[in-house]
Amino acid sequence: MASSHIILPKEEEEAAAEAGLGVAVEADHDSPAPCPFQEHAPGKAALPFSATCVRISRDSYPNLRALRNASALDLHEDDAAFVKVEEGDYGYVLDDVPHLTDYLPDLPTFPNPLQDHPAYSTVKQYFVNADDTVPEKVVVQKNSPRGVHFRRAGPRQRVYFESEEVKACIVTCGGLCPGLNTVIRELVCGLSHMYNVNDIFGIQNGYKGFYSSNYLTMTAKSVNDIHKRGGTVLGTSRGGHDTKKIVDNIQDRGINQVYIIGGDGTQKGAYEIYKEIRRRGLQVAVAGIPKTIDNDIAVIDKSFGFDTAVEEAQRAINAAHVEASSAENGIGLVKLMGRYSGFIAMYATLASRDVDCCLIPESPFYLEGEGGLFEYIDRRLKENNHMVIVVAEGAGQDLIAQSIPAADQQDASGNKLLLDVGLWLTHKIKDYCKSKKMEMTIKYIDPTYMIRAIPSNASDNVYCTLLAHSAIHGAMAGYSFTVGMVNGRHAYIPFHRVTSTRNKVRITDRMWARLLSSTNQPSFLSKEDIDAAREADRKNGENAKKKPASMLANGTNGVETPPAASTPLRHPATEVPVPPSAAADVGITMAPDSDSADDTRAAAADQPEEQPSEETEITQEADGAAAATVTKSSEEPAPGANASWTTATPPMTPERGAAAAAHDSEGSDTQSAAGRGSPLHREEKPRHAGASVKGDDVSAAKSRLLAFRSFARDKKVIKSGGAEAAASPEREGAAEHKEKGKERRKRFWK
Ligand SMILES: Nc1ncnc2c1ncn2[C@@H]1O[C@H](COP(=O)(O)OP(=O)(O)O)[C@@H](O)[C@H]1O
Ligand SMILES: O=P(O)(O)OC[C@H]1O[C@](O)(COP(=O)(O)O)[C@@H](O)[C@@H]1O
Repeated sequence: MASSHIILPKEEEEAAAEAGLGVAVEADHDSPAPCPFQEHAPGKAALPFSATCVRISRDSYPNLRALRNASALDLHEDDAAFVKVEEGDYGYVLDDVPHLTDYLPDLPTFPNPLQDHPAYSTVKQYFVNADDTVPEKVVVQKNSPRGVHFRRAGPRQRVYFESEEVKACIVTCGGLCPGLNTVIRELVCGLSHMYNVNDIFGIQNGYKGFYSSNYLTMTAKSVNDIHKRGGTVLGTSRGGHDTKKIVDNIQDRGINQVYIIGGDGTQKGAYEIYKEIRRRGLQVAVAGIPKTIDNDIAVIDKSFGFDTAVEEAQRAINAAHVEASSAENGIGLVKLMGRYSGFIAMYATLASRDVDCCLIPESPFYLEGEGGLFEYIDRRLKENNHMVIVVAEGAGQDLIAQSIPAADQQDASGNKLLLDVGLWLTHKIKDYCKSKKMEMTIKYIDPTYMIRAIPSNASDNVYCTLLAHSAIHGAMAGYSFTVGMVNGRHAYIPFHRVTSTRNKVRITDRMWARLLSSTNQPSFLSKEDIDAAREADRKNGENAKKKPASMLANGTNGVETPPAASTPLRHPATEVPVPPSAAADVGITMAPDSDSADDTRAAAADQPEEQPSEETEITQEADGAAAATVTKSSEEPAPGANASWTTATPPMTPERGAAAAAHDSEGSDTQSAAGRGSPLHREEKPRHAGASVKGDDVSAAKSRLLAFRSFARDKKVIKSGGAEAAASPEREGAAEHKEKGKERRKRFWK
């Protein structure tokens, strides 16, 4: 069975083991450290596999924020009974990964075939480690004078399925994405080569294929070459999720492992299937492999296919640049995917450096008046004679709706159908230039389906392989989960955590500031907007302290909150490229999602300890959490807990790669933004006919920016929650833990 890797400091692991909880179980052979096995706390369901939780650190907090938000979700009673969540005083979350033994306690186990695998048996210390095997039986000796005592018993290296008995099926749902075929291939080959599974079926055309099509027999041979092709050999579709019919078919056909590849809608569907399976008491593992070309699935570091998409987008941007620069007053306009989030547009822009303006759904923009897009186009054409604009398809939908009334339409899965912002913008720019009697040429390029229909590139291929293999190990171990990379580690994540929120580009983070700095485009935010937000935030922070922590996650905070993309900007905007320092000033956390650990550590070193920045406080919370667990577990170390804990080293994701590149020129980035004619102050003038009363504008901007401030609010509420909790009998030691947390933090950052 897969080894797991400890992300927590040793003491936290022990405490997590004591609590019988863990948010995510790592599952890959890259992980060098063995994991202590899980203790069966009295009265708690058995957790036969080592589980660990993800450590909160600066580089991890966006994902952890999503976890935290998800943790306060209202789960139905029957779900809640199975969800074992523990939230620490400092914001950490421990959550069980659902396991077959949660509802089938006495399942037999079988020897893990990997033990005898010629490849894996030679790398015992990494992959088939005696200490991190699946069904390690642990006996609790209650009478131990030093508290809970761990003792191993029973055989090692066992799984919950016998290879000959496994009947696995694979389905792909939702939109296409580079890498789908690679995941399918590696699931089939991994099951067959690693676990000797022979019965593998392909479900055709998405969820509806469970009950409306024949199941395809798949073998390692039949999928041998499919990773070289785009799309999915199984076919896909939107809609068609009928839980009862799907589970009826799973049951009737004796399927006991279900691999579901798809986006957040698909993972919601997977969770429904899992719950129905659990309700019926079936011995079926459900493994979700998250797919989204938009890279907006919460919790995970990045989705497969995203690298490929960004790379392919470069070709369209290059073409736009060639066209634009070969004409007099040439404009190249490229529309990229991104229904709700502009990650592809942002990364493609940052990677290209030929782009003069990037428009994404998270950053509302306007056309006319000072600081508007037309003014910027004017200026750029005068300066450079050509320009390239990248627009994410979800951007400016509110503006289009003003001129093209369209009924709210949805696709078969209930996703909002978008109006073509690229076409609309092309016409608007043409009309504007005509009205100014300005000669220009505009070329509109829409590479949407070309980008997602290609096969995955080399790095995505490897990533797909690891995801597929992690999914197989987890399913063989009896877990049901969504698999994904969290803070650079392969992890099993409870379904509900990845579906409850959606990642968004945070336009108050450093990465977006870098983009503004590199394109020098207007930010479409005025200084007044920021001042108003600062003031509103101050008040809001005070109010938030009074609110119970349970109000935290009701869709109004964290990554889920869109920065009021639906509210058109009407306030005359001064060009303010939101430099990191400004963001810090108004309490907005800067780019912890995009900075390398060194970057953030350096930032921490600059922070006086008494007045920590947002980032610093996050770490305090994290380390406080560590301290809280230290005190619980320091008396009795768990066997195997001598495994050294490792600071999660984030992989070179596109985000981090770009962050690292930008890091080299950190100072000059922001300086150049100001230095290149981006005045922080400008006299306000009404910009367009629609400009209305200043008060209205300010309050609109306020509410818009309030959304951006969610993390600060989140943190404050957590803090206040923490204060309340400290008064409660269960959490009496919170203050003490905090002190110890501080000490730990000092030690850690040393
Ligand atoms: N809330 C939901 N519950 C169950 N199934 C869902 C849910 N949302 C979407 N689905 C199903 O998941 C599949 C893919 O969803 P869709 O939103 O189109 O793509 P994606 O998974 O890429 O987000 C569809 O078959 C759809 O019916
Ligand atoms: O035209 P389709 O097939 O509905 O897909 C288009 C949509 O799917 C997306 O590619 C996103 O889908 P995923 O995030 O699920 O991959 C959007 O960017 C786009 O709006």
